[in-house]
Amino acid sequence: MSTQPRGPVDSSRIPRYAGPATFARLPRLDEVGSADVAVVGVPFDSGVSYRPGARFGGNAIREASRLLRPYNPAQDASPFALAQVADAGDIAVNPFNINEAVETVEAAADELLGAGSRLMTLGGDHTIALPLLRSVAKKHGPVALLHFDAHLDTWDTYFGAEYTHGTPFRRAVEEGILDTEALSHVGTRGPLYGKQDLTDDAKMGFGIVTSADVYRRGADEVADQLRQRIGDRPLYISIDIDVLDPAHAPGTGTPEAGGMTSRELLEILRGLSSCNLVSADVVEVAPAYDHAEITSVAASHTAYELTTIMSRQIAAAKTAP
Ligand SMILES: N=C(N)NCCCC(=O)O
Ligand SMILES: [Zn+2]
Ligand SMILES: [Zn+2]
Repeated sequence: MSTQPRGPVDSSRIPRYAGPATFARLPRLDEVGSADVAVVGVPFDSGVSYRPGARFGGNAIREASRLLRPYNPAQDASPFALAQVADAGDIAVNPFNINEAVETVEAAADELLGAGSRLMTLGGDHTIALPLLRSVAKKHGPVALLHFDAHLDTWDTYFGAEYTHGTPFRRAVEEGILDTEALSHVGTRGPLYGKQDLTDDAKMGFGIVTSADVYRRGADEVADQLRQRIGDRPLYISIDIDVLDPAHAPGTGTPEAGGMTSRELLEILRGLSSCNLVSADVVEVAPAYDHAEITSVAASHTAYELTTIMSRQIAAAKTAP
């Protein structure tokens, strides 16, 4: 893009609580025409196994993101000046037909990626990671996956259903859209259905950094290890906000005690700033269970770090010889 990116509304001139919410007070996609990073909401939670409500997650994150500021000191970057980041609104998905919803998300992602954007998706439940990965793999081939979650989400089916929030990554492995040399779960914890869950997961190629590992080894060491595993592969990061402890993210559908702090999550992401992040999602924010926007603030900062990584990559690619 030859012109300067259009950035967020200036919160020192127009109060940050005024006007309709877009992510980080950025322009809408239709206001700028095209975007290097498209922030898109997926109001869908028909794939959940416990508490519903993540369909409201995207808009709660947008509301909480009013407080973000344009310079990110942790990555020494102004993400919205380095690249055009815009809010593409919501994908209108069928709440009564999961298969159709999955197809709709894939088609919408195809359109945005086809127009040259990287995606920063605000969920929605974790079901939506599958169609997003399908779309990303069409563009980049099988991608490395970094999956932050309390849960494995590699279970086979629930009630006979293939597309649920507990099964997207098994489907993705079956479909060959992931680079099985570089698959990691981070932050897992809590009871499973059986030990076989772990055996199956390892067979699919996943490495695991548990929540307790993060606590014991620290964010820097974990980020170093992940970076080495990922190398320069195209990377997709999927963040289920329940990776955070319920103290840091009470507003989610399947909370598990003993989770990471938001500081640990943000620090690990900052440690991945040199990775070729092609798209990302933040899912499972269920505002009805939230208090004082604790969860949606954490999610908005998480999406901000992810957006910063993408913007830095885009700017670096533009200036490369
Ligand atoms: N993806 C999320 N958040 N949860 C999966 C939970 C699967 C279960 O109910 O056993
Ligand atoms: Zn989860
Ligand atoms: Zn999940």
